[in-house]
Amino acid sequence: MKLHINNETSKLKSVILGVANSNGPQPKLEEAYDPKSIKHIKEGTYPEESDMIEELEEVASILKKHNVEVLRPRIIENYNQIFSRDIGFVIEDKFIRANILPDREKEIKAIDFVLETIDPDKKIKLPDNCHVEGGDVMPYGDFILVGTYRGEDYADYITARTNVEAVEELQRLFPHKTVKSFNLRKSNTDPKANALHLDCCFQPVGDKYAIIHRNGFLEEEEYEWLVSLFGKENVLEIDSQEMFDMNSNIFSISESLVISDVHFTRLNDWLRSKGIQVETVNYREIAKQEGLLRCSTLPLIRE
Ligand SMILES: NC(=O)NCCC[C@H](N)C(=O)O
Repeated sequence: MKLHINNETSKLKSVILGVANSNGPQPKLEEAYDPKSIKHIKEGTYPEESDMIEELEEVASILKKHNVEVLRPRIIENYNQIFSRDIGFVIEDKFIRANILPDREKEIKAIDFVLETIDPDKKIKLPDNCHVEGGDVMPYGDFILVGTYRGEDYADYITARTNVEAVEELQRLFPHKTVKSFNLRKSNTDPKANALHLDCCFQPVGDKYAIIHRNGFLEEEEYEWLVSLFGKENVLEIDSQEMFDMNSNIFSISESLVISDVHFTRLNDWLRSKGIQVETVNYREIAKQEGLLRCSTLPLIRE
């Protein structure tokens, strides 16, 4: 397979979509690794496997309807494999294997049948001290935008998934691109104040637009830099409730077509007003694990 990804919105040809079959029992509180899952475990509203399977199948059928090749991970018994985005990512023609949270490290084995078809020279494994997850990485033309956490207390945050070492290594691997990193707000306990990954508080859409949540960024100037990259008039600012609902985590099939949650009415109206077609799905149950549509997809080829 010849990989090709340079941005978030060019016409999608091939994608890995997560699976919820044999997702395992509800985690114990101490096993959960994001504050939104913790909230739902405590409140007795953790999602049911059958509902999540249904939600993912809706996405699969929309992708297929738009002629996208949809690959699914092999099922590992009793293991959460919904959020394919984080296990690796493609930049240009290279597959970079993520050094993911140890609780999630088995997920990569389930896409070995895809990785085997990629030229070995194009597969990169970062050094072990580089932590990175695909939700934090966004190729954007000459830029690679990367969410990180630079605090000295990095190790205290199970929600901090991409470190400065990984940012530096990405710059070494792609010297012709500018790697721009963003220090993100982290909370292990409050999902409304936790930008788990960059795609939980920001995403480019269409040919010149972006969705953004200001408070997800710890540095005002980095937030301002992003806004000026797109132009203030092209940016939809979402509030903390909308970030919690994961409005920035929709998924682009092309510059003129996205998949979004049916409940995101303000966002969907804004997208349509910009000439972007919106295919809607119900993703409320998967959203309870602090991930949405971008998180459950791993694009391999865009035009
Ligand atoms: N790209 C993403 O934001 N992925 C969501 C991952 C959610 C999962 N509960 C996690 O904490 O790893």
